Amino acid sequence: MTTTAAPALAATMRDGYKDYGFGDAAVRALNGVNVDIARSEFTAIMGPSGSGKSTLLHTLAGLDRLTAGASTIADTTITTLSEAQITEVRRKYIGFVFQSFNLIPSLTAKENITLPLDISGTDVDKAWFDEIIGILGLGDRLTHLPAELSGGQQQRVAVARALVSRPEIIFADEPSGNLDSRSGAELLGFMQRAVKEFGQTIVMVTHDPTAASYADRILFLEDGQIVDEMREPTAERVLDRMKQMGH
Ligand SMILES: Nc1ncnc2c1ncn2[C@@H]1O[C@H](COP(=O)(O)OP(=O)(O)OP(=O)(O)O)[C@@H](O)[C@H]1O
Repeated sequence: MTTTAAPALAATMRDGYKDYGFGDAAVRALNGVNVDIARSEFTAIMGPSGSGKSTLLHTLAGLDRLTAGASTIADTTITTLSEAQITEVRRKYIGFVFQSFNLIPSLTAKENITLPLDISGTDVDKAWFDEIIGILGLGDRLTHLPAELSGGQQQRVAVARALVSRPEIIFADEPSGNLDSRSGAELLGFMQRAVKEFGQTIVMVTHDPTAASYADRILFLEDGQIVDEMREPTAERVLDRMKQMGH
């Protein structure tokens, strides 16, 4: 029997540049970014408003194209692929959690969670589904529509949907941004467990030093460049570092 070695790096970027607009209106949102995202790590991306955090997340995830440079997901260079091929890579390897939940209003919580698998015609791993639902405390909410759930519950459904297919990497943009502090802490605690206990890889953009302190590693962006990183962060150290950046 042959086994395929898992890639050591879930995602990479080499000399990434991203320009928006032309002429006088041109903005360089990424200015020569090199980054390696190790598997089974929780990485947070921080930096002042406009520093390029969302652009970095979107270009790493293949939602937006680099102007120059290259990026990979699970050893696949996505920069040279067609839109259709990038869509396929996203479907196969990536889970997304956005601030706005992006749940389908007419589907129940359970249907929302299994939607990506249903679309790709993949069977749901019942044991894994039950484990996620148990840990996220959604067992008695599965038949509810999103409108019948609290914000925190809706966001947990969005996280369950991202986890259910065991994607190579999950990209999260301010996942706790719309939640009260208790629901946010629960959600971040769960994301941390998914990394530590299940080996999930997560990359998260956040403004919040407390949210970032759940990560294993923080990348600090300033003016489209990675200017620093921190391991085993605490909220206090992150806050101090952000203050040095003028925020
Ligand atoms: N679609 C776009 N068209 C033009 N300029 C853009 C576009 N998207 C982002 N920018 C610009 O690129 C720069 C980086 O934006 P980006 O959204 O990545 O920053 P950010 O760090 O995520 O900001 P915030 O924390 O405020 O969300 C900013 O100057 C922004 O105005």
